[in-house]
Amino acid sequence: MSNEKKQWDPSQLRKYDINLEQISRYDYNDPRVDELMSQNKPVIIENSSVVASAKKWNLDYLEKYMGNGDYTVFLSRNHKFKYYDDKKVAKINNGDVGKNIEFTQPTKKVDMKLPEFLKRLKEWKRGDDRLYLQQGLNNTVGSEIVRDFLNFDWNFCNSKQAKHNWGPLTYNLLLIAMEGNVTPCHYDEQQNLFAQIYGYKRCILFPPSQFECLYPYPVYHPHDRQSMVDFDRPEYSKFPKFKEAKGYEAVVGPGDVLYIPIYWWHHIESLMRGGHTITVNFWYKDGPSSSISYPLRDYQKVAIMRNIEKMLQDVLKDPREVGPLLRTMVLGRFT
Ligand SMILES: CCC[C@@H](CC(=O)O)C(=O)C(=O)O
Ligand SMILES: [Zn+2]
Repeated sequence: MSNEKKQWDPSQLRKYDINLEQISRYDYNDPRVDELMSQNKPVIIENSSVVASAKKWNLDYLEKYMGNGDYTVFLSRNHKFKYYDDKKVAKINNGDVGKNIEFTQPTKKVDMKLPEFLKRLKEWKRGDDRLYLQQGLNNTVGSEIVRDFLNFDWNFCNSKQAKHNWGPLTYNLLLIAMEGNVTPCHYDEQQNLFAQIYGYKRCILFPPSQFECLYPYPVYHPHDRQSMVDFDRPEYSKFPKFKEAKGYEAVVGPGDVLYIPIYWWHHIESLMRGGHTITVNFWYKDGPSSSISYPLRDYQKVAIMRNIEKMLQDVLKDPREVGPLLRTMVLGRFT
């Protein structure tokens, strides 16, 4: 660490028993950034101006200029904010996926005006629901925020999108988290430039090839794409290969941009005792693959497994029949 004051302390990181190595950090114009991105590998891009115009985004500024829109806020009884797909919850509730399949939502999704969110954040005390604002940036925000948004370094983002053959930008999500909040390990089917604006977040990533160590929920499940392993209390009897997981980690701070490649697993936590954090992410669809080359890449195999699961779920209807059919198909036959 250079002689500048260290901004965080390892005691602020949650303790996990996972084999981790550091994610590389390079200056935004270092050619190694594109080298890693072209191999679908994560990298921290330093000193870019991607969100430089948002450096002034503190809570007072946001309260003043974010407008009067309703924002999506998740409430959790603990530090985890595990994502669930509302559409898949509905399918379970109207019996589309077999009989008596239970699902309890781990968090509550509410609409909140920003002043109310900020008030609850400031007045939070132990025992209260934790809060996490996760809102797509849209035209309900005030003109100052629009101006700051337009002043993001879009040339940089567009150049990465073009150079690495990404599809269109789908979302910029504004994330305002309480200290200690955790988004548990999951993967997304989009490329992601994860731009940290305020505070520090610890990111733990695993390549798509570690699919068998991270035990994702079945595709029909509302927690599709999320790992079934609770990093705080891993059940090694149920998930023995989690012991073999080998990940990459980094702590991102203001101005850092972490490239999270499509299909890469990531667990993200706002440092404990580090105050609130503010992030804007840039999600891009993947681009059309010009030509298929063999052997297939690890993330392509994940996409194939997802399609097989979806097809089997559609024809078998009851998810409890998918496992036995796959076991019959494989055991003893494909060694
Ligand atoms: C809604 C999830 C946001 C983020 C996780 C986090 O910063 O807590 C993430 O997973 C992503 O950007 O893909
Ligand atoms: Zn994600």
